[in-house]
Amino acid sequence: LYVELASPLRNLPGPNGGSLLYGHFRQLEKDVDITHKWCQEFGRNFQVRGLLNKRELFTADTRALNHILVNDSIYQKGPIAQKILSHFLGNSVLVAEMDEHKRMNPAFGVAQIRQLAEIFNDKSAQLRDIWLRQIAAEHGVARIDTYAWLRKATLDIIGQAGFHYDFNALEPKGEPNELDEAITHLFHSSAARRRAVFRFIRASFPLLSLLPDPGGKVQRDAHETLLRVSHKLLSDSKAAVKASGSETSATGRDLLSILVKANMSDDIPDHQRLSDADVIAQVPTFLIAGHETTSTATAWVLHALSLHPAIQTKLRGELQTLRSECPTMDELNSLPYLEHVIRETMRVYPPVLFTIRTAMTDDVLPLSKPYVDRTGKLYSTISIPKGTAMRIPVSEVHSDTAIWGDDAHEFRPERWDCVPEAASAVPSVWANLLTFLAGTHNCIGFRFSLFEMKALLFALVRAFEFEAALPPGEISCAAAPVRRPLVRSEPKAGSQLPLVVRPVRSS
Ligand code: HEM
Repeated sequence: LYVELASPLRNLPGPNGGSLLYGHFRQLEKDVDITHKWCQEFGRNFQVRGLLNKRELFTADTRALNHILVNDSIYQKGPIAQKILSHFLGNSVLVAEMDEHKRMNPAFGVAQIRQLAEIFNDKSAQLRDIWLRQIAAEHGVARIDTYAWLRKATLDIIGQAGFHYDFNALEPKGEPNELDEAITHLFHSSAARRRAVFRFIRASFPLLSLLPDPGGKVQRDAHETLLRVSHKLLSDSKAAVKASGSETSATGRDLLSILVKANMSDDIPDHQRLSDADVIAQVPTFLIAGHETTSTATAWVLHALSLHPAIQTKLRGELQTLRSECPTMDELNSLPYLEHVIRETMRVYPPVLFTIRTAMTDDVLPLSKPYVDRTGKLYSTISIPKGTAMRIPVSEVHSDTAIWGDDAHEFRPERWDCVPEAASAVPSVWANLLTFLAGTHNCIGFRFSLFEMKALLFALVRAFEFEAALPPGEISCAAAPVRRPLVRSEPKAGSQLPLVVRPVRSS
């Protein structure tokens, strides 16, 4: 009660209410536009209530965000998030607070990602051929749930490119895939999300740790499957690396093999060497971090193209200038309009809407613009007490008219011909956007993901025309954790993006 009454954040503006148990968590989870509405009402800095009605700071001030992301010893993912994640992921790069990128970098360098072209192109072509067959069977035009298919394609890609593993999601062979099922049980099902809320509450009250882990046998079985498959992948990878010895052998191109190879090398200092357990922890990490994010991002590109036929035609024209059927990373990167369409999609439809950091010590946040508190006083900084959680709102920064201009809400790839100067204040690792975050814990897979998206778009947009299948406004999205597309009138159907797809008509 004392902490609550004495909090320096108590006079910050913000929405009232919020339940004792959930705070504003449910509103934030259900209504993707709510933070935008609150930003309009309270400005760039306000307070919201998280789970257990804990006060959280929401800031879309770019100077404050820079401070948070640069000072990673103060602002961390927080003990509760770490406790929950490490339960399943062990010492994953997602959990560790030290600079794990140094130990992961061998797998994510430009040269390593460049070698994945064959996998990206083959899987993209496989998806294109499946759609061509479906369209032919439906006499020239089909309504396709593009999101469901992109999910399968990106699962196959991360399986192959991540650890030389076949999910066979695009063209299943026999039984459902056990690793896919285990990951779904542990992280993606609605039961998994309810369990995460329970674990959050349990981690907040040490006494509750006496309660058994929720989920019982199904969960334990899924965890065992995850560990068993990951161990097998590691031992296969070690054996293949030893057998081949060559850096460019087909078996050695996946992220896991590159990590294993780097680990076996004498050149690597001991403190940067990963243990077997560390390497195994990256299997579910790459799957969780790299699968749905990329399929969601690619689906939003197709959605945007379906709403903007002229942009779609212009992009197709550019893609058709490449002679190759299997473009390299450098060839795809040489296409400026493709890059601009992807940037604009990642600005308007960022797959990760927000992330959270917790202050590990007291601190003072600098602001680029002062704010007025509830009592009418003006402040140019915000005092942050230790333990405060804060939201880093990707979407709000991307739609800030003070940065992007009055047309910030429009989808206009041409804006990237001349990036507004104000955008240089956005902390970023790519394209003046927060899409892949910034600072020590930026997205290590961003090059992988961009190349993968480009290969998918190259195969699909050259082959097909995409039209909206539903009236404008019918496509909405889930707010957390990934902004997946939904059909407004079919909330129970889960994530989907139906589009009318037909082969490209020659003009
Ligand atoms: C469009 C696709 C993607 C988006 C939008 C995305 C976004 C992000 C964001 C916002 C973070 C920071 C999360 C936080 O610190 O709270 C992150 C971290 C991470 N991402 Fe991605 N990501 C994408 C694709 C990928 C891919 C393909 C991989 C791997 C193959 C990957 C691996 C990771 C990992 C390992 C981290 C943790 C890094 C760390 O904490 O140091 N991501 N990603």
